[in-house]
Amino acid sequence: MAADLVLSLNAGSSSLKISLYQRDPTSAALPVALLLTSSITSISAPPAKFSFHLASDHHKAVDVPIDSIKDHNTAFSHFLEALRSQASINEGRIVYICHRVVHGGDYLEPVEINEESYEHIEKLSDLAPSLSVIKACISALPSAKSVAYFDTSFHRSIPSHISSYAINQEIAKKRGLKKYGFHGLSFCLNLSSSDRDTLQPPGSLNLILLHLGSGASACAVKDGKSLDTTMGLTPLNGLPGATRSGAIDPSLIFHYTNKAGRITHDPSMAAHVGVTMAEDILNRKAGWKAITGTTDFESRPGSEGPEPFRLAFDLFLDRVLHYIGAYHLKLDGEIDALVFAGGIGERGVQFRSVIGKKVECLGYPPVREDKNNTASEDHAAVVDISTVGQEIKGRTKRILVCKTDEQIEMARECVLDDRFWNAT
Ligand SMILES: Nc1ncnc2c1ncn2[C@@H]1O[C@H](COP(=O)(O)OP(=O)(O)O)[C@@H](O)[C@H]1O
Ligand SMILES: CC(=O)OP(=O)(O)O
Ligand SMILES: [Mg+2]
Repeated sequence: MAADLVLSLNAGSSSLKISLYQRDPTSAALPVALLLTSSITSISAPPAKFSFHLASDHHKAVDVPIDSIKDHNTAFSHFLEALRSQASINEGRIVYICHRVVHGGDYLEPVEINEESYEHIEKLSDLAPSLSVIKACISALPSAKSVAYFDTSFHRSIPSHISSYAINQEIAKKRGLKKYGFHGLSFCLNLSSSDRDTLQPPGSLNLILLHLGSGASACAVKDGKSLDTTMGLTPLNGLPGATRSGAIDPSLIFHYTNKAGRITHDPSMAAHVGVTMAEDILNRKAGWKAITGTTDFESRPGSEGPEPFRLAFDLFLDRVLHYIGAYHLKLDGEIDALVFAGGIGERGVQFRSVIGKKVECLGYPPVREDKNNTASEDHAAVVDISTVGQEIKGRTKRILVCKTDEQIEMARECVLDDRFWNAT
């Protein structure tokens, strides 16, 4: 029996996205062949929607609402049941399981999960849903090796004057208090997709990347490397999200509740979790959920809609524009593309249209509304939704929509990693 399958798991704020691949060492461009995908979305806005789709099936994947999926753990159990009943795959062939881990601290490379690395990751990931999925995976598929891929690794290139906070530097160094940045696997894929669409060599690409999902962040890429990003020490900073406040005046929390510093006793949190009530409020009880009552951006009628949906739409728009403006300046206006990705970035037609109109003053060509309307149905990994722009200093600005797929990014890295395959 060939041990040639790679399972990739991406536990996001509101979703669990899973893909199974067969290693194909003969193809350098795409050394993995997709066998199946499964996605569980709206975990934080029940009922969760489940889909399970074999790559050989040419029908569209169908989302089915499932009441019994309450969290990432039950989402994974549901996937395993479907894998066992709907796909005739010998689980013994799964040799590696790739896990997207949001916080990698100072890990710069993917790391095989063993007792020591798990303990380290656990300390860094108080608010991340991936830990429960890693545990469930190890117990359900004990013969496979688990590898952690970190969202933070992509941002190692951020210069220290940008990643440092203006606090006591001795304490900052001792406790690792700096900007780490997240969504790196998504940004990395957006970068390679954009490099195919623009005419720049990857090492000279300048981009503003917008990953707008339940968790949202932006990244300025200079010469193919992360220069700055909006999330910080934790994913809380920067843009607001489904349940996160994004950047606020840090003193706000002391006015919001006088219990902000207490360790929470929320039963939905694992006992070992050491988060303060302040972190819980700002990460899990803020954002769209707090403003509109739903984490679902899709159900929101947009800027013309009634309050409080209008407030949420306009507030998000304001914050996204804020960072586009800042990054435009940091990149000296020399930008190849503004890239939309993530659930809202890929499917929020009105949101893209409004941003498109605002950035025209920065030299972006107008959005082509016909392309904008159909971008999410397009099967291409990247869709250019702008009209042809003018070349300035060797760069032509574009507005792109990229289908983000952190699972394939991890699987690709996994099969190309000599450390893993030489040993098997
Ligand atoms: N058609 C749509 N228009 C706007 N937002 C959408 C649409 N479809 C999904 N979304 C939003 O995308 C978000 C989920 O994005 P996603 O990137 O999948 O999340 P996660 O952070 O869990 O990975 C949700 O807020 C959802 O409401
Ligand atoms: C870091 C983070 O918020 O991830 P996601 O957007 O997938 O929830
Ligand atoms: Mg995500």
